[in-house]
Amino acid sequence: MIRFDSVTKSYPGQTRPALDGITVEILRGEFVFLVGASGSGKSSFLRLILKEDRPTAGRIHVLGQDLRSISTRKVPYFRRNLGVVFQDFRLLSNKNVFENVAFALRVIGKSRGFVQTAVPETLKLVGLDGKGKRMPHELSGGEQQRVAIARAIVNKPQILLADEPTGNLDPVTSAGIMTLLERINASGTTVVMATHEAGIVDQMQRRVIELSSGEVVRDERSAGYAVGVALAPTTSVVGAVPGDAVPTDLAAAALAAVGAESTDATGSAADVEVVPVAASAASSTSTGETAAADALVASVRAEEALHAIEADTDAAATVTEPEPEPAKRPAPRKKRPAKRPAAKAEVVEQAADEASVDTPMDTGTVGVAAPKVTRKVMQDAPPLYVEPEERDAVTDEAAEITAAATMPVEPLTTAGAAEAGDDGGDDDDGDGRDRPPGRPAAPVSAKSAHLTLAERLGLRSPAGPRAGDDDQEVGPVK
Ligand SMILES: Nc1ncnc2c1ncn2[C@@H]1O[C@H](COP(=O)(O)OP(=O)(O)OP(=O)(O)O)[C@@H](O)[C@H]1O
Repeated sequence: MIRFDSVTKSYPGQTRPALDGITVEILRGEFVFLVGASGSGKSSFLRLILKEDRPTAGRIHVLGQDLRSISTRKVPYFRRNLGVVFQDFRLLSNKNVFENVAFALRVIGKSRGFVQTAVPETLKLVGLDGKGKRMPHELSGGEQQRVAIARAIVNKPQILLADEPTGNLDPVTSAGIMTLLERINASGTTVVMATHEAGIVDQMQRRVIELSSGEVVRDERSAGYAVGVALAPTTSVVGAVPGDAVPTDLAAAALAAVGAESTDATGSAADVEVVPVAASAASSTSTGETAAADALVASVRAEEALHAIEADTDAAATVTEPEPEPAKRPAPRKKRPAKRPAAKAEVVEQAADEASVDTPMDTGTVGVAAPKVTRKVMQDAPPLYVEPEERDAVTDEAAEITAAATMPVEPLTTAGAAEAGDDGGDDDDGDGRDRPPGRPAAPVSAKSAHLTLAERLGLRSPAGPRAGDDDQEVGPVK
């Protein structure tokens, strides 16, 4: 699905390449975490997949296509198979939730009828049913990110790229976003997520590709953020049994926080030794040991407090915990109380604060933070995702569109737009109005200093900002 063959990316004026001879393959349906210290090359990796940038050397194949063979003109069509989510959401501040999601469809010329059906469906999927009329500033950070995710998946992309999607969110909200991403992955979308969040990676136990100075220094299945953080029994957060093994992973993450286990910067995936957590705790002679122990004690104490609150809450609410769900097609989760006690979120945040150890980052290892999101937080996050009907018209139509998009495509001419089921024209200026039949598409310039949102999302060829455009990207709105 995604293949890098000896890929090097050098930026002008930089002495070291951002990516240095990377060879890696990501298969259909995988959920992959891209981890590594700041500047290790994660965003460069994602940008290359999007064909936002060209490799200096090597070859990249995405969805069976050699990216070199895709002309600039055809890049927007290629990108329709890819959804992108950014740390700073990039919503359109002057459009409501519905219009922000609809935007992704209008830019590619979808009919009004399709938009009217697909957008509410997708908002329901991400747990924003009924919030279509809200403006971005009327939403919480987590809700804004869910709008961004809805926008990324509304056209049913085969690949979802997420660059630090939880970077601006609190632990509980982050857990909800991760549950959503996991469900999207369970429905068949390949997910590649760059992150610094050790807690999330440790809980999810998915494939981890670790970059260091532009090289892949670790590529492990069912792994944690740092070497040695392995939780053998769990492969799915969704199906996890509540309460199991929490202290162990907190211990591992706390030890990792002070570098008790480190990655050999020169090691390859083959020679990385995964040390059992207990052994690493016993054998650690790092000067950070005391700090690690403190962090561990703080984490476990917080966890005990959480259990106490959990017991109270459950007794009061008499909520039945969900049975472990099958990995492939999880059953809808049982309803939980709409509001958890405020004290709980506070304890989680306090735990994160107490567990965080102010330790200088070892440049040879991944910079690990104490767990922001624990397994408990993930489990307790309110369900955001409503399982779609087995079949429905929107899903079927979107599947056809995705299939069609993987075939060689020609740029939309008037005839092409009509063929694509458009209602008369191509909305190539992102204003929600179709381009009148016969009017040519916007000219494509080779380079543009600034990309509009449609261009960043890969929905339109780069042509530079245009006067009157209302799709300039924005950050979180608060
Ligand atoms: N457009 C650019 N021009 C010059 N250098 C760049 C450019 N983009 C990235 N770099 C450099 O390439 C290296 C890798 O950057 P990249 O953004 O891919 O890292 P990252 O792992 O995503 O970092 P972070 O976690 O901080 O986002 C860094 O040294 C960075 O300074």
